[in-house]
Amino acid sequence: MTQEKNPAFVRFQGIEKRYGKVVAVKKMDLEIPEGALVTLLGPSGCGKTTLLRMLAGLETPTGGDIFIKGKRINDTPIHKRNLGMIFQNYALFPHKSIFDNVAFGLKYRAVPKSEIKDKVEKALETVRLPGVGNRNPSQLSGGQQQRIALARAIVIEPDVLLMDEPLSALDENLREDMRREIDNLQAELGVTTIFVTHDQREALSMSDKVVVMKDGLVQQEGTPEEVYNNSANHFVADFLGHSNFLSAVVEEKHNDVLKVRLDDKSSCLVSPVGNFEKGDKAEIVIRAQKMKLGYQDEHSPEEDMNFFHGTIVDRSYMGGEVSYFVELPGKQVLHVINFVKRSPYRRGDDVYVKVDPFHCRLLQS
Ligand SMILES: Nc1ncnc2c1ncn2[C@@H]1O[C@H](COP(=O)(O)OP(=O)(O)OP(=O)(O)O)[C@@H](O)[C@H]1O
Repeated sequence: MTQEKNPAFVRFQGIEKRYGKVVAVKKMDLEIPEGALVTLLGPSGCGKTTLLRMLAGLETPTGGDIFIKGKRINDTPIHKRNLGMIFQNYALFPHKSIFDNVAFGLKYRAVPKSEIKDKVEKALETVRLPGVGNRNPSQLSGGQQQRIALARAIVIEPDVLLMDEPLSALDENLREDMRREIDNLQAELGVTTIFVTHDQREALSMSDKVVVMKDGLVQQEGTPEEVYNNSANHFVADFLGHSNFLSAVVEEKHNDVLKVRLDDKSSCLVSPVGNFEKGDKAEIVIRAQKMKLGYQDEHSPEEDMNFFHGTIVDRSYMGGEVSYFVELPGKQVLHVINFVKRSPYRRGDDVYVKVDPFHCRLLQS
C-alpha cells in the first residue's frame, strides 16, 4: 500500500514576526506538502527570509505556531529540527577539507566514523562531485562550491531542505544549470524543500507550488501555471511576467464572459475572475505574450471588439521573440511580445492589437 503524502508536512499557523514597529511576517497561514518543492517568491523585504529563519530556529516568532509532521516546534532547538540549510554565500568552512565540510552535520550528530565516510561519499556522488573530498573549497568553482553546500545539507537526510536565494551569487548560465540540478535532485530524493527567491523565472521553472508574498502576507499560492495564468490580483499579475492593465466598467453579462467598456469608450469581452455586476469598476489584465499584432489596414471594421489601434513606439529584438510598445490614441501604451516569425513590424507602424476574451482577465480593481 502506498502511503498518502502529508499535505501539511510543514505548517505555519498565524505566524508573525515583529521587529519593533516593523511587522516582517503578518499572521500568516501556510502549508507545505510532503516531498514538494515550494518557492517563496516576492520582492525584497516581503518577509521570505524571515519566514524561513523562523522555521530554521534562527528567529523566534512573536506570534503563532510552526509544526513539522504535526509536532509544534516553536521551542525545539535548532539542532533538533533536522533541517538542511543552504544560503546565498554557501557558508563553507574555508580551511576545512570538502570531506570535513560535508561531514560536519554528521559529526555533530555523533554518527559513527565508518558510516560518515560512506554517507559523505554518497552525498558527493549525488551532487556529481565524487572524489573531491581532499580538496579545499578555494580549489572549487562557485558552482561546485554550491553543490558542496547542497551535499552538506542533504547528507544528514533532513526532514526539510531550506534554501535562501542559493543561486544568486552564480552567473546566469550556471544558475540555469544549477536550477535544473536542484530540481532533479529534489525529485530524486523526494525531500520536502522550501526555496526562497525574488526571481519569478526561477520560481516558475522549478516549483511544485509557488507562494507569492508581499508585505509579510501571502498574496496567492498555487502551481506555477495557476499563479501565472490565473493571477488572483494586480500585484501577482504584475510581479509574474509582463502584464498590461486597462481600467474598465462592466456593461453586460454574457454567461462566462463579460462585456466591459474601456476608458476610450470601446468595448471588450473579458473573462471575469470572481463575481461582477453591471456598473462595477474593474481592471483588465492581459499578458504581453497573449496579444497578436497586425497591420491596421488588414483589420475589418466589423470585428471591433477586443481590437486596439495604435502605433509602435518601441521595438526590441530578444532572440526568439520581439517586444513591442504600442501607443493607443488615449496615450496608454501596451506591451506586446510576439514570436519573431510573426514580427515584421517596425517603429512608427500603425497596427492593431488583438486579444482573445479568454486572455483578458477581469480583476477587481
Ligand atoms: N533583524 C532585523 N531587524 C529589523 N528589521 C528586520 C530584521 N530582519 C528583517 N527585518 C525587516 O523585516 C522585513 C522583511 O525582511 P526579510 O529579510 O524577511 O525580507 P525578504 O523578503 O527576505 O527580502 P530580501 O529578498 O531582500 O532578503 C524587512 O522590512 C526587513 O527590513
